[in-house]
Amino acid sequence: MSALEIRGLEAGYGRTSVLQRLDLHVESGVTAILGSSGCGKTTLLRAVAGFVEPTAGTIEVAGRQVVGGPRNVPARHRGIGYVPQEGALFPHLSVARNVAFGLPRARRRDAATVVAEALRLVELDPGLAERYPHELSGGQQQRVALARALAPRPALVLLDEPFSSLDASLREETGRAVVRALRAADAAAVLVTHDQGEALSLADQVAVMVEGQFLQVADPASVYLTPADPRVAAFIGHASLLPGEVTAAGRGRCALGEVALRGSTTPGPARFAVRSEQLQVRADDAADGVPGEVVDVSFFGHDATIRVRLATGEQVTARTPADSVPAAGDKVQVAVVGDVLGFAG
Ligand SMILES: Nc1ncnc2c1ncn2[C@@H]1O[C@H](COP(=O)(O)OP(=O)(O)OP(=O)(O)O)[C@@H](O)[C@H]1O
Repeated sequence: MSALEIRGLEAGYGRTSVLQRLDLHVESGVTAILGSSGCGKTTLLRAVAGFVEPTAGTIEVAGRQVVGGPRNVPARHRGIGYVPQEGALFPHLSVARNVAFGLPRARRRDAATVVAEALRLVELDPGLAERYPHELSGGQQQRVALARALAPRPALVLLDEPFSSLDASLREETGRAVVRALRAADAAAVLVTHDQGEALSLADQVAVMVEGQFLQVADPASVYLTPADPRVAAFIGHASLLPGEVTAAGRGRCALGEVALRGSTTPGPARFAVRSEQLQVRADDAADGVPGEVVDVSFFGHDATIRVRLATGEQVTARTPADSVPAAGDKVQVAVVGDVLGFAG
């Protein structure tokens, strides 16, 4: 029995349609919904949770139809845990009372045991149970929010950008702890994020959403290595998309010169996706590649991304080690390392 089955789901607000006939199958584990701001990720979670009424389609949670039957099942009876953005703990309740909040009446008698078990699952010190949310760090608050969602033992947990307010290192650590807790609780999860690193590192399945539709639903390695659509490549791999032409099997030509190809090899017009780490930028005139001019540089410490305008006017983004970063306005040579992904059309 799958944890979540969505078929032909449509939903929106008034006359604005947001979700466009979505299908999604979540057998178990963590599925990340990855997409840019406004594409419909939160609307999808809200439709599954029961806070947005879909206009078409069906939703089954743990084998039970909750949308599309004679009557939609109300949110509180769907058996779903929900972790909203920034946790949304009740500020006037202690950690223990926050965690026990959603328990059905019958289980409230052993609330202390349930709270202790939920805190153990999310790897929080039981000593924190009597604290109030403002006495916790951001990462601890997120774990309490997950403990609250897990306490009624849902088959499915929905997490809406749960780590967005945390700083980078805490984000990674909290993300891993949350996934461990979900696995220990044997709960499937749908995690909404716009951060591809988070999606690729935490999820078993990644669903890439653009304008209310899934362009690809697959395991993280497939989404990264064999994107089904140029927009998936651009979004996931920070790839630059360039128009070009397939000249022969495995060979193509574009603003970066002659390139070796993977993917579409039918001669004719094509689009090429070149990942930022595939581009080498050198300030040396005699270096291999095509000429360009540096537009801007973002320095990240371990490396930097460099936007370069090529002689043809097209722009590409390269990632370069921190010790060889040119400056905006520098004339450079840009070369491609390895195969470029080709898409027909
Ligand atoms: N209550 C609402 N009424 C009308 N339109 C809405 C409402 N909520 C969201 N929208 C619109 O629906 C679209 C999808 O919004 P949604 O919040 O699902 O996107 P998202 O992918 O979760 O974005 P973000 O990453 O910024 O949270 C957007 O165009 C948004 O403006």
